[in-house]
Amino acid sequence: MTERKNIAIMGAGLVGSLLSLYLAKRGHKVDLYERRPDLRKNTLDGGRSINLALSDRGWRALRGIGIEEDVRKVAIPMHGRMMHDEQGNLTFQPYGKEGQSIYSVSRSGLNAALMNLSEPNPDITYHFSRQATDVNLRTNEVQLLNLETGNPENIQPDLLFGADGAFSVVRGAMQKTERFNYAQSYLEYGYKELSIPPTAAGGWAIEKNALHIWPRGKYMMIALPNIDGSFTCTLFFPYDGEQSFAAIKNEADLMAFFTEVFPDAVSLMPTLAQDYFSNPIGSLVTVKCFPWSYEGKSLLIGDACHAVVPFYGQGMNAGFEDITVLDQMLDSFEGDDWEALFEAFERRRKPNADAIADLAVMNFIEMRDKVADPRFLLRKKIEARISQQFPDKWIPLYSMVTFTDLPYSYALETGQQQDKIMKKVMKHIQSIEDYDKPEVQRLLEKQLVQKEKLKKYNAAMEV
Ligand SMILES: Cc1cc2nc3c(=O)[nH]c(=O)nc-3n(C[C@H](O)[C@H](O)[C@H](O)COP(=O)(O)OP(=O)(O)OC[C@H]3O[C@@H](n4cnc5c(N)ncnc54)[C@H](O)[C@@H]3O)c2cc1C
Ligand SMILES: NC(=O)C1=CN([C@@H]2O[C@H](COP(=O)(O)OP(=O)(O)OC[C@H]3O[C@@H](n4cnc5c(N)ncnc54)[C@H](OP(=O)(O)O)[C@@H]3O)[C@@H](O)[C@H]2O)C=CC1
Ligand SMILES: Nc1ccccc1C(=O)C[C@H](N)C(=O)O
Repeated sequence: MTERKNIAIMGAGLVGSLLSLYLAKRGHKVDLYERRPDLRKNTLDGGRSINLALSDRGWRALRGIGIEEDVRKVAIPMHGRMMHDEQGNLTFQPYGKEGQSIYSVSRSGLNAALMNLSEPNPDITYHFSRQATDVNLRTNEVQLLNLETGNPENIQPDLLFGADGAFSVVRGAMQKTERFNYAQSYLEYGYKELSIPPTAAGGWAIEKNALHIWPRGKYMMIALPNIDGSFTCTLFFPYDGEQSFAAIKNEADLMAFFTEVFPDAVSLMPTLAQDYFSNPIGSLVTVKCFPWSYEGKSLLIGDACHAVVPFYGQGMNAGFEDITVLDQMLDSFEGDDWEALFEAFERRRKPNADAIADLAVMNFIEMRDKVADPRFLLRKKIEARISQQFPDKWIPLYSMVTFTDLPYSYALETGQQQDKIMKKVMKHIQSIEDYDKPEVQRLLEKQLVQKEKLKKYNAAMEV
């Protein structure tokens, strides 16, 4: 057991709130400082990012503090993608094998559940309406603004965790230190949240157990189900251009556009104009930085050190996995060398954070464009057959990311090798039946042997 520390976490979002439970479990005293008021007392969601897709990495972290079962009760399984074309025709693509799903959960519901878990714990204290405004990394002093009184406050914890999201103030302080690498990159797209209400009977107006996609090449809309029967839709759309946020100036423009490109959705969206003109446009940014810690006194975690665009549905899952990994490292941590611990943590996580950032950008093109292509869907079916036939040699990229805890960097690299094989295989495929052709089987066996050899070679080089 290491010495009990006074720990401050900036940001009581999903990652900060979960982290507090893990740290308190190890006997530390934890104070969380959150810019927003207590969301449990506020029924408004702020109109942004209302639900999230939770998958295996996230579930694992929730299991670690015993909240998995409670969350499952309010999580809606989405077994696959449901594509809507411009005529309203539907195509379904499963995410994985039978029984593998991603889960739609309410962001505020999950955040509140994590907060409630700490209620009986005397070692965890939430301080709401406290905005971190500046951090002195050398002394670990944090300046806060009490947004209720308008007064400044000061704290000086033993350890400081920056879980303050994509626009982190703690990271901002690190950016001013020497040799700190930082890169941010915005997409030319923004997002706007819209909604499909429950039916009059209180049910779901479209298939409940799917993630709906209206792929339109350069842009798309998606919808995730909520437990009250509604769907939260998100339009991912260019800021500028012929079809863009800038081009939709009034209700007539909006209705004409939606009726033309999302005809089956528009009839289910009675509050479309109101939602569209009152909800903000969110920006989409990737943040990469290094290091994530400063002199063993402060550490960034979650979006604060690796904000990714949302297209893989992995941002929160990756942040939760940070906690699982840190907790594993704390298992064998003795003494007081937090600097060594933080450095080992950031070295281990950084390649994986970079990989999921890149995978997320790639998945945008898949979702908005490729899923509308019958050949792409055929390729997915063929890949599922390969994985079925060679389960120990082939896990599809999407499954590695979503349904395993294999490192994201391994998934990305293996996915690239598999992509090359698939391109060769698909030259012989016109229909799913072609999978059994002898030349396809021969090609696959040859390619899989080569892939195994490459894997062994790479493993040997790493030793
Ligand atoms: C549209 C959209 C859809 C998404 N969908 C998914 C999904 O399906 N699955 C998934 O896994 N991920 C998804 N994500 C990503 C996910 O939202 C983030 O990865 C996740 O919220 C990160 O958690 P966090 O706790 O690190 O940061 P946040 O959730 O941003 O929490 C940071 C907290 O810090 C507080 N804060 C900020 N600045 C300060 C300050 N100066 N002082 C004090 N407090 C501060 C904020 O108020 C906030 O409560 C999505 C993101 C977006 C934008
Ligand atoms: N990777 C990505 O593309 C994105 C990731 N996210 C993640 O999801 C979390 C929750 O989302 P949400 O509830 O919508 O968070 P918010 O939109 O409320 O953003 C949280 C904070 O970030 C500030 N902010 C928002 N956009 C920008 C910007 N473009 N440049 C600088 N500061 C900005 C907001 O400032 P103000 O109060 O002035 O608006 C606010 O202080 C975010 O905190 C973030 O971690 C969110 C959006 C995009
Ligand atoms: N939650 C999201 C939010 C925004 C955009 C995509 C998602 C997804 O989850 C996509 C899903 N993983 C998919 O590949 O179909």
